[in-house]
Amino acid sequence: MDLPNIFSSFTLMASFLFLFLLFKIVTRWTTSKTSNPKLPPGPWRLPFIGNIHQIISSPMPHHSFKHLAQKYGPLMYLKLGEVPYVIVTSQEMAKEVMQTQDLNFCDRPNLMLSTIFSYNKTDIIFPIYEEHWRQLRKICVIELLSVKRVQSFGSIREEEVSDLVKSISSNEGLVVNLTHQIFSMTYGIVARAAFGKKSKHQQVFISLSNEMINMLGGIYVADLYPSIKILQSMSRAKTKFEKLHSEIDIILQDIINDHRSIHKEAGKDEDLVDALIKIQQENDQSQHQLTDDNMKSIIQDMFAAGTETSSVLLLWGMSELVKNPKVMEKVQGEVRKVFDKKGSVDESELHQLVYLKCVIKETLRLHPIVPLLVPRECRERCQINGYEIPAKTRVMVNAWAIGRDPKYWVEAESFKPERFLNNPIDFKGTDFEYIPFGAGRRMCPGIAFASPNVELPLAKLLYHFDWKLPNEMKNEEIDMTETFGLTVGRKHDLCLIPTTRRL
Ligand code: HEM
Repeated sequence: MDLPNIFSSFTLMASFLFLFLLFKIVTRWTTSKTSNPKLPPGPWRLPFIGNIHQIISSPMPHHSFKHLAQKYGPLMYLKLGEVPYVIVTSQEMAKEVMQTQDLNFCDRPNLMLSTIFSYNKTDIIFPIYEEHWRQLRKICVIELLSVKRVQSFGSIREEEVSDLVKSISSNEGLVVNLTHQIFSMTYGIVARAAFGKKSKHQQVFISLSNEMINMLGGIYVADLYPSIKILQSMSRAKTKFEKLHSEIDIILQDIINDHRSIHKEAGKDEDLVDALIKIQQENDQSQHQLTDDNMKSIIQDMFAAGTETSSVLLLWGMSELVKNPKVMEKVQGEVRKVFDKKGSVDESELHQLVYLKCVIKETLRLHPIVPLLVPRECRERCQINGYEIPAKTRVMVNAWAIGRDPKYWVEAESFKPERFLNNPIDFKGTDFEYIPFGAGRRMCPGIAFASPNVELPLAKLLYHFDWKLPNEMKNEEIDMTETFGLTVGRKHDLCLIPTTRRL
């Protein structure tokens, strides 16, 4: 096509788009004048963009939402593009959405990239609440993430964490990039738990998976204007994501085929792919047969939900400990006291590390890795606190703001693990002022899997080494800037200098 042609088709397309948008604005304006439900309070909206301009005033949406909620209250109505949102910012409202009316709020919205990622919403994280999802979630909870299964991966964790310690020891006195080291360890654990022996595709799989996870954390214009279908077809992110997805699909299918061709003794060294193949064979006549696409989507979920979360939590934990040397000293004292007799840290005595568990809980309070939880969608029109919530409204629960609310927490902004000592409050989804794993039917099923992946490496890092910041920096100068994505982690890599204290 020559230049004048391109120009005239572009002008035609732009005029068409303009007229279409004008039509949309006018029809929306008139319908909103006629129907007048009592929506929750919220800031004034601009035509077409709604409240987008107020949200992008900070790079962290959970900060913008907290700021707005201080003015408009714990149940706040926003419009991002053409999509209605309700933002929940109190224990009481969170309980209403995730317990009292959980069934009405347990769908997930239809988003451009998550639909591709989840094999058209047939995984566990992204589908709406229906029978197929219930069956997959049951498999996930009972067969893949049970305490027994997690225990069976004990030797994998021991090996991967010992490799981490060895690698750090060999850099004694030098600056170590803990971000790289910890991410690589967690990926190693999840990859071996999923695929068993090191797969020939492991490194490629990890790098593709990482890229997809980063893209999943983005906000895309097409998701804010779902009625303008052309935005999806024009999206470069979609094209790129489809390519990544098809590459990862080939690798996963190859891994499944490989596993099918090897006959292992029942139960021996069973990894997650073996477990899924077994379930598929046992249920091949059932109405809810597990397809290969289902298996691939479940494995992808384990990577998306299980790697970055644990790594980011460990990194925030180490950052807070460096920033708070008294807490560091106390927790190191506990770990060394428990394991000095043995001379090394293993999983058998982790239950004795009461203070270390409080350190992890406090880290999750200040840094709930998924601060707005995973978005939900309201199935049917309903009422909360006398306000009307229209069907299809997307709901975000600001777990980060609730966890820092001085109404529920003394010295809410300070890192004080002691607050969890002899305190029954827990992250099991019943204390709504503390919900880093969510609550209700869509609550995270991965707590048992995540716990040893965080406790063991943290205990080992604290047992073997003392830590300081490079360049003579003072502890309180540690950079704690966040970056927003699928999870909220440190913006800059955590670089520390280790000194070996126990070999
Ligand atoms: C520190 C670690 C982790 C944190 C903070 C975390 C947090 C969360 C949160 C906040 C949700 C959304 C809950 C809601 O919507 O109410 C979630 C969902 C989920 N998590 Fe985790 N998670 C962690 C580790 C894991 C691990 C290790 C796995 C599996 C290997 C996992 C698997 C899942 C799955 C499958 C879902 C979707 C559940 C559903 O929609 O039904 N998570 N997680």
